[in-house]
Amino acid sequence: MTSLRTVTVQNPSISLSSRARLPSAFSSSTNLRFSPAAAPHRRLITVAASNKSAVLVDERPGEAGIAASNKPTVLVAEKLGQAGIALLSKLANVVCEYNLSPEELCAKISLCDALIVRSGTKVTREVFEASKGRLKVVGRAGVGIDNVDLAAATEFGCLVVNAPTANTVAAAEHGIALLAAMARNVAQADASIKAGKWQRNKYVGVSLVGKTLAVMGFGKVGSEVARRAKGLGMHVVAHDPYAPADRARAIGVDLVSFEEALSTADFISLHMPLTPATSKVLNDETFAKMKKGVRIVNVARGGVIDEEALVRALDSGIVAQAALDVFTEEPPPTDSKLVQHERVTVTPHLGASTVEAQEGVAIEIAEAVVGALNGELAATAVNAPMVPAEVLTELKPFVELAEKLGRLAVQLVAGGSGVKTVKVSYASSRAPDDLDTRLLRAMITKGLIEPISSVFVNLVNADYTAKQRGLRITEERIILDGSPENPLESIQVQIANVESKFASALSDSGEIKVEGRVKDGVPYLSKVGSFEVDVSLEGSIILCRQVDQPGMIGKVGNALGEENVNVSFMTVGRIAPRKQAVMAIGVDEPPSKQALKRIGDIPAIEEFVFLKL
Ligand SMILES: NC(=O)C1=CN([C@@H]2O[C@H](COP(=O)(O)OP(=O)(O)OC[C@H]3O[C@@H](n4cnc5c(N)ncnc54)[C@H](O)[C@@H]3O)[C@@H](O)[C@H]2O)C=CC1
Ligand SMILES: O=C(O)C(=O)COP(=O)(O)O
Repeated sequence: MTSLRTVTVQNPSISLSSRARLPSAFSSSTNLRFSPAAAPHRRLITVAASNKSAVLVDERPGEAGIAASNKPTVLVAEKLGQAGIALLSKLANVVCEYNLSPEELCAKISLCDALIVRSGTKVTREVFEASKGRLKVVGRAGVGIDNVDLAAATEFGCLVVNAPTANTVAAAEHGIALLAAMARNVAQADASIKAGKWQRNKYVGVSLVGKTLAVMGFGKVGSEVARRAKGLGMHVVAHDPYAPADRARAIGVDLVSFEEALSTADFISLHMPLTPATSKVLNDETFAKMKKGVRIVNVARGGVIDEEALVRALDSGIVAQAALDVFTEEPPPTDSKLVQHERVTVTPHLGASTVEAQEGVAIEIAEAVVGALNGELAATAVNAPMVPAEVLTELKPFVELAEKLGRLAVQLVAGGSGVKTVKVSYASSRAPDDLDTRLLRAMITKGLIEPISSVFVNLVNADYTAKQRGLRITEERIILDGSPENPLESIQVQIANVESKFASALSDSGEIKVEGRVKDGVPYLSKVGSFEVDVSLEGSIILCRQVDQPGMIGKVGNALGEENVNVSFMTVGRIAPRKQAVMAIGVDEPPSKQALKRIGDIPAIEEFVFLKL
């Protein structure tokens, strides 16, 4: 006997901008694909029947430089290493066009399935709008994604991937290069000697050994900078609200508060991303808390410093020197006081610009973009929940079931609209934290929304789209005793506060209720309202409520047969013999109005509904 326990999860929230990383075991072998749906050039994450890649079909007319072909088109808008171009070319029509104006980019983007940029291209909301839904993936060939409008990408269901690892060392080495060059006035002395001078007294520097370096942002680059600075004999502290203490301990770095970092540092090196929280984090107020004569290195983003405040801090002597690779506006204005300042050393955003890093980044981003175009969930996705490959493989049939249950449930709503409150119950023997339902929820959302609207829904935009439409989906876990081998026994979708066009789909408490399970890898409908059924979820379904009596199957079968509708299966679920029953009939093609009328005319049929899967 199966015993039931219930755990309710209200308002599940996942951050679509979560940057959680997949375990390295994430492989590209998943069968979850972007497949055609709302429009031929559109792909949704769904389950492909085979492993064949779901390549994109460009059915639009060509434009100069972007030829129409049946390969996906990838626009490479900034210089990318040759190895990356070669990888992309195996799958796609690759168009390299650099230095496009925002208008030119918008003009071309509706012909592109993917766009690859570095930090020099702003991928704005206008770009996503101009793509008219065709752009499915933006690849950022580097780490910082502050030049991509992630909210707009998510709204448009466009996946954003980056290349987070290949330029780490290059950026760290550049940070160390700037640190040493600044301390010893290398750039200024070089310019002076080239101007015919020999100023040995003017360019006396300061030593690094024994000085305190505060690393702000102890992520990949920050920790590599810290490691190298330790090697130079510096005392290194780090500030990072999210960094694990054991990582810092392993390198011999003290994690300290923001205030402590500012007040103790002789040198400050910035390595946090540019976000609303880090924007202008160094400003008049924070400069005032620093040790007089502090030296600052910025290889992160110009926007984390209030540049006007930095000029004031340099002039007042709080900041002795600064070395900057990045600027709020790139390139900075030629008359920028900061750039022209005698005690400021500058480079034109060269942190990632080594031969090695650029080859690595090109391969990393090309692999991510090719994977995304093939419909795989990218390991470096920035705006989609991460689901490891092994979980995807296991959930695959349930993903299909989830979408179909959503589709069935919404088609049972009278008028189709007004769906606001949906409860999903997952019955499983697994522990609650051993079942990742985000993908299932996204697919139920897709099933609920797509049949009644023109929007398309995928894993990227499912939660956003539900929220926009005021659709509240709560999830409930029903924990079964038994073997946790199968991830799920059943999924139940209930829609509350609506009328149904098929009254038998209502549960005793008045919600539309459908339940399904997976048998031999195939999704089945197992319950409608209070009626048990057993219907493979393929093709389309007619549900009829009838008075249980001999001959009904024959009558309905005849009506359909005479209208040339091929029946794939029929099952009957009944409350008791000769009482009410629900017959589920699978049909290969949609029946004509005439065929449906003939079913309705059978006297014992009390109600019926045709549902497309
Ligand atoms: N100049 C260049 O060419 C390059 C610049 N970068 C910049 O460096 C940044 C860091 O790159 P990675 O280390 O690879 O990224 P990462 O994601 O590994 O590390 C960023 C770290 O900053 C921390 N952080 C977030 N908010 C913070 C805050 N308010 N205060 C302190 N720390 C905070 C995070 O917890 C994380 O540990 C990138 O976002 C990018 O903007 C990266 C590569 C090259
Ligand atoms: O990876 C990053 O965040 C960088 O800043 C590197 O930028 P880039 O690709 O060299 O324009």
